[in-house]
Amino acid sequence: QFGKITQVAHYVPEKIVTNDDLSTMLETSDEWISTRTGIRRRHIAVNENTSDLCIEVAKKLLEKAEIDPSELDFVLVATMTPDFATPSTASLVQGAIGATRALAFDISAACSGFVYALTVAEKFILSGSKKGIVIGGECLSKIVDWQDRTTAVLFGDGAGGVLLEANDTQHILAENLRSDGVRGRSLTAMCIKPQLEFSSGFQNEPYLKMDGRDIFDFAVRDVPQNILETLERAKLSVEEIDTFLLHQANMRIIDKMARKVKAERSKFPTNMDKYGNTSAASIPILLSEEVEKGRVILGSNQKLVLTGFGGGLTWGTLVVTV
Ligand SMILES: O=C(O)C1CCN(c2ccc(-c3cc(CO)ccc3Cl)cn2)CC1
Repeated sequence: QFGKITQVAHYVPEKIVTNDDLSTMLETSDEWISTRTGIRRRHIAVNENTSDLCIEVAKKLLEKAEIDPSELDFVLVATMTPDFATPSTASLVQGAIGATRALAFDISAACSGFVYALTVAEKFILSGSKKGIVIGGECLSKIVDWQDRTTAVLFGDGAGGVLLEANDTQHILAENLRSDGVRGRSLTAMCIKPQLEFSSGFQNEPYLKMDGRDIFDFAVRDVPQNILETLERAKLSVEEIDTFLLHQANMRIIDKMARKVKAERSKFPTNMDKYGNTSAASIPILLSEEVEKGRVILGSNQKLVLTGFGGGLTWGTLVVTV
């Protein structure tokens, strides 16, 4: 059997930080941030960690699907900001919701994490599992250097996820996941280096660091081609896709990608204005909002493209019918 998305949910922390709020603590402005990125505000966790955001999503999925947690075979969390290296954030979610039968582990693929995790999740269904949850969740605010205006203005916290269930019909029509570790150091976070000879000297670099130019150019150059290749694998034309759900990193990148794949711009919903870049959470939050707005209808057989791109470097596209 194949994996089918049967429920969606998202959760963002309550506190909203606007561009104007940031301009009181950084040499930046609402004008610069909104024109260069499309971001106007972001949600920032206060006394909540990544597992807390993911637990809220998991609870919403169980509630909306009216299923008991013991029915779940797996809990996967895509995150680059786990609460701990161990226990995994997925394991914390599994314990908190009482999914006593579920295996649980995190997937580290930065902003491609959700499409990577969805693909991995389906492997469990293809080999006999029946039901599980796949969540993208981040508290990027805990690793952002709030003195660095080139990155501090870009990121936000949040989580989104789906319930994936076994179905006799194929719903993930094509996958195309890529990685290029040669360029990996263009976006780094939570660097833990070996201690020098038994010194307690702090070798670690917790902050997210990014070569914005490198990543921007990578996104515009490599991702459109990945989308077109995946559509070929699915034997679908661009026109047959109802909605393109791309990682919400930057408005200008979305504009460029729509032009490069020659698809109508109106098929590329965006919400980075409200949430900033939430890395692995951005695609599931966007999907959940599109369902909430009735623009994506579960069970309608609509064709979606889900595309992530970012740290690793990683990038990847799934063509999915819902
Ligand atoms: O000067 C300008 O206009 C700047 C130029 C640099 N910008 C960038 C650069 C890279 C990203 C980015 C980040 C990730 C990490 O999740 C993934 C994917 C992308 Cl494309 C976002 N913004 C902001 C505006």
